[in-house]
Amino acid sequence: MPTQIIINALNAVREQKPLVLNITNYVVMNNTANGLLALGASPIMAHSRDELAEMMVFSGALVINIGTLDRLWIERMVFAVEQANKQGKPVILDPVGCGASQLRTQTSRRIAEMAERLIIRGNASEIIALAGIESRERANSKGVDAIDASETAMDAARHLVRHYHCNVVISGETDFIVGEKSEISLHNGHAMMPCVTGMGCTLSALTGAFAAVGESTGLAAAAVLGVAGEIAAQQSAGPGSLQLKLLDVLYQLDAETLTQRLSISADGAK
Ligand SMILES: Nc1ncnc2c1ncn2[C@@H]1O[C@H](COP(=O)(O)OP(=O)(O)OP(=O)(O)O)[C@@H](O)[C@H]1O
Ligand SMILES: Cc1ncsc1CCO
Ligand SMILES: [Mg+2]
Repeated sequence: MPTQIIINALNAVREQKPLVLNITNYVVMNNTANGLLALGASPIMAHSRDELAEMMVFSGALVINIGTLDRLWIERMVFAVEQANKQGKPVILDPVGCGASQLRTQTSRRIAEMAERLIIRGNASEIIALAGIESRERANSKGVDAIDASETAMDAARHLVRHYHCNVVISGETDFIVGEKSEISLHNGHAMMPCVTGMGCTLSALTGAFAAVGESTGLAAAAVLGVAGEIAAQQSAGPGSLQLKLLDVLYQLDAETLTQRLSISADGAK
C-alpha cells in the first residue's frame, strides 16, 4: 500500500532526523533548509571541497542542485558525488534549467552518469532535455520553469531510468514517480505552488531526507509535499503566505491527513 509506505517513511524521518548534505543554489538555500527542518530532517548546505569528504561520512544523502552553477562548483559537485559513491549514499540530482544552456545539460548528464544510487527529480522540460531523445517530445526549456506538462516527459523519464539505472520523479500538476518496476502518478498539489520559487528544489531536498531513511523511489517526498502544498495553498491568499504556511503544514502533517488527502494511482509492476 503506497499510503502506508509514505506514512512509515515520514515517521522514520522524524525518528532518525537524517543529515542531508546539499550543494544547492543561492536562490533556494533558505527555503530548502527550512523545508527539511519542518519535515523533521537535518539540513546542511556546504560547497567547500575541503569539508565535503568528511561530511559525506555522516550524511544520509547528497542533494545536488545545479540552479546557480558555475565552473568552480561543478568540480565540487563531482567530488561530492565521488564521496557519496564511496560511502554508498544516495544522490538526488535536481537538473535545474537543464536544456536552457549547454553547461546545465552537460553537467546534469555528467553527474547522472557518475552517481551509483541515483534519483533524478525535475520538471517536465528538464527531464525531456536531460534525456535528449527526439520523439513525440520537444525539449522546451528556456529557463527554470516547466513549459511542458509532466505527462509529456514520460518517455524521457523511462529512457533515463534505463540509461542511468535510477528512479525519476517528474513534477508538475501530476507528479510521476518512474522506476524500473513501477510507475506511480500522484494528483496532489496546488496551482499556486509553481508561483513560489524553489518548490521543486524543496521537493528534491525532501527526496534526499526520505532516501536517507531507505525510501529511495521519490514517492514519499512527492506525496508529502503535494499534500502539504495543497493544504497550505488553500489557507493562503497568495504565494507569499504559501511559502511560510507550507513550513507550518509540513511540521504538523500527520498520518490521518495523509490518508484522507493522498490521491495516488499505481500502475504496479510493468
Ligand atoms: N499546476 C500544479 N498543480 C498542482 N501542483 C503543482 C503544479 N505545478 C507544480 N506543482 C507542485 O509543485 C511542486 C514543485 O513542482 P514544479 O514542477 O513546479 O518544480 P520546479 O519547476 O522544479 O520548481 P523550481 O525550479 O522553482 O524549484 C511539486 O510538488 C508539484 O507537484
Ligand atoms: C529562479 C532560479 N534561478 C536559478 S535557480 C532558481 C530557483 C528555482 O529553481
Ligand atoms: Mg526546478
